[in-house]
Amino acid sequence: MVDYRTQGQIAILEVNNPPVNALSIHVRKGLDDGISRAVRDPSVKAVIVIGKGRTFSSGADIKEFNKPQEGPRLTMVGKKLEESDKPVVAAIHGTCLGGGLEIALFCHYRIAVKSARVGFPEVLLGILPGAAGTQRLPRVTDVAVAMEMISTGKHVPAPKALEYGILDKIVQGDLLEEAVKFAKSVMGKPVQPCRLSDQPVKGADRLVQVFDAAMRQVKQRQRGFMAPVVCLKAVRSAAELPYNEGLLRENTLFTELMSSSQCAALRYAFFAERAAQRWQLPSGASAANTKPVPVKSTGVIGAGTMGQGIAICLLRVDYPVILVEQNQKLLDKGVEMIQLAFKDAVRRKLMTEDAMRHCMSNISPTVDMQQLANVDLVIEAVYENVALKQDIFRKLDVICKPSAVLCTNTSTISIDIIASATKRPGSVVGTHFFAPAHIMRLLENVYSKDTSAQAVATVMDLGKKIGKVSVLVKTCHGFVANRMFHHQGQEAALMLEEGALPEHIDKVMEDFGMSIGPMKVSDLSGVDIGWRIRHEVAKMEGVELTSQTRFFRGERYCTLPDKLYELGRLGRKTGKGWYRYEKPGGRVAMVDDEVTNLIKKHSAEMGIERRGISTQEIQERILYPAINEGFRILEEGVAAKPEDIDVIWWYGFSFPRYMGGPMFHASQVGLSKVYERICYYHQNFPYSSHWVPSDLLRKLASAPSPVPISQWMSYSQSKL
Ligand SMILES: CC/C=C\C/C=C/C(=O)SCCNC(=O)CCNC(=O)[C@H](O)C(C)(C)COP(=O)(O)OP(=O)(O)OC[C@H]1O[C@@H](n2cnc3c(N)ncnc32)[C@H](O)[C@@H]1OP(=O)(O)O
Repeated sequence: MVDYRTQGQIAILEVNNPPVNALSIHVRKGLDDGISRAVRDPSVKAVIVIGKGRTFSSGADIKEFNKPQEGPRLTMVGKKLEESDKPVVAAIHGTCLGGGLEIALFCHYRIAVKSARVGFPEVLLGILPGAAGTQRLPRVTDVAVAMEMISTGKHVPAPKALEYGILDKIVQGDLLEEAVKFAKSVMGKPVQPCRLSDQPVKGADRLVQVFDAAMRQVKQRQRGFMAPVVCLKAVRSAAELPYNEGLLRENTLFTELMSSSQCAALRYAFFAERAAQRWQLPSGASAANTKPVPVKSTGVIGAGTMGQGIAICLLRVDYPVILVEQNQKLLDKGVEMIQLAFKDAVRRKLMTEDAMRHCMSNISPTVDMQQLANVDLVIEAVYENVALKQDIFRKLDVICKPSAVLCTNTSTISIDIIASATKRPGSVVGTHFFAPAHIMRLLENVYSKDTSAQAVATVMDLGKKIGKVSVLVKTCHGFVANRMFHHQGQEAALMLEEGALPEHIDKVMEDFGMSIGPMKVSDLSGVDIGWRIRHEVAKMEGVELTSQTRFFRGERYCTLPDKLYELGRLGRKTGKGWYRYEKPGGRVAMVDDEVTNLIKKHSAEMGIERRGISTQEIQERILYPAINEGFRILEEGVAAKPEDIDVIWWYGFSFPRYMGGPMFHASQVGLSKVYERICYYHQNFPYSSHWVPSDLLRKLASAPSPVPISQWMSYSQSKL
């Protein structure tokens, strides 16, 4: 785990714990033994700590977090490194994160290659750098920088870290050779000035202003999230207390965070996100055994909002894009909007002018679909209409080369239906982007009964390349995201006609932790989207939805969203939806009397006596139908595991990661309690099928003892 060797008068401690040199018990032990041996050996005059493989160290081993601490603690190992009278040099490449950076800060010197990154991402796991990081970072760099780094978890590139004083030197060429040269240059020099524990905190005279400003920012940007607040308090204590007392304070705060439910949720999230990448099809084909089709050229059909966003995603990572629209006017508009989005990115310094020009030169706009003949992958992004999409896929089947992967950005229509328009259903796959497509991180990839493993591998790989978090699901109407979200929308509308107002529902859900409430989400995505989907489904079933409709498909139906649509209140884009906005496309949601009156009038017309709806009821009626649907989705194999559903909710709907996602939240509340409340609502609202409790939920809720979320699927199979 730590290889010890000497090169002349230098001892080299090489951490060797693939894949990312996590500081597991054997690594801590190896470092502890290594430094003792180097100190004891009179022939050794300097020590180098370096990482083998792709990285210096990714920090403490997160898998050990739930277990009792064994072996030497990181702070004890660090103390030994610092107390050595022989200079200790950390030689950094790859990432130097968390406990890894703490080890480096215990060393007397830090050198790195230019591509290295350092950081304290602990906050993203709901904890703080608890091996003296909060006490030592503000002793090597300004306290404001330390507060920013520790409370955001951002990685800092080596050149910036050099500027901050975290690194002593950036080296070129072979890292070990450079480290040896560096160690020789400091050999024999006193190490005392390099022991951070003896240094004062930098910028301590500005502590109060810096702390107040950082705290304001954290509370505004990360509402409800404990760890950043506690991180700031810990760094503050570095400036207020002597080093050893600061360490004790850090330890107290660390222990508090480590035992919190937010930390448990974030640890779960860390592994869930990685597990989602390990996709597997029922055939057994998987990420591990399937190669993607090489993609060099792409096509996007539809230059509307979604098509523009998708094209931007592809252009940003250097894919040439053939952008197809049905007429020149729409095409020109689409290209203009793409250009505007890039200009905005330049203005916000997210890209250079040159990069923008390069991206724009990679678009080939056309109204001729035949131009797609040679693309490797095409994404259809026209509006949600079965006949239109089938028509496009029929044409693609004729036009595209046999190896092309044919993707559809449908958000609800079953991929089986779209693929059936082609003679190559194996090449057809869903790539469901979330609006705005160039900003939202989620890519819900959807396989049909015929989709080939290679097509799946290709879109999962594409997701990674364009910087998305991809989750693979099986086709059905609405897939995972919209199928679950749909019930929230339905239940929210029903609560509106019973007595709630949009701002009440949003406030409750925002207080719960959602970054924006469901009514604001509806305004953001567009009131017309839901309208189109509902009416498309009704049309397919030969039903006409009118303002008098009270039941649809045997279910209680609320016409309020349709009434909003008919008023042209389509959401943010029209400056009016469930709220009023300062302008079309505006962001500031204001309560609108017109909506309040519309809702009250609607209740009266329906003969419903409005009542006060409690916070608990709003929360449960928004969350539990989605959770119940999540269990059905698992039952049907639409999602392979609960973790996949939760990943979809963080990245698709900004569900607070520190609450773990709806399925994790259910596991925390207790499945028997969730089940009991769903049964209660089912009794009270018998005409809403989303309250019919899922079988899987019932089974898990009646288990003799709570089944951990990681075992839900195996437990349910064992009970079949
Ligand atoms: C007792 C505590 C005392 C002191 C406080 C110190 C606390 C800490 O140090 S907490 C840990 C802080 N570090 C992190 O949060 C870093 C987490 N890792 C990452 O951000 C990334 O993994 C990476 C940037 C280091 C590499 O990214 P990438 O190249 O994309 O690889 P993966 O993310 O897929 O990771 C590969 C593989 O390694 C596992 N892994 C990564 N980091 C850790 C870790 N710190 N502990 C345990 N395992 C880790 C990751 O799960 C992947 O494994 P699988 O392929 O099996 O999923």
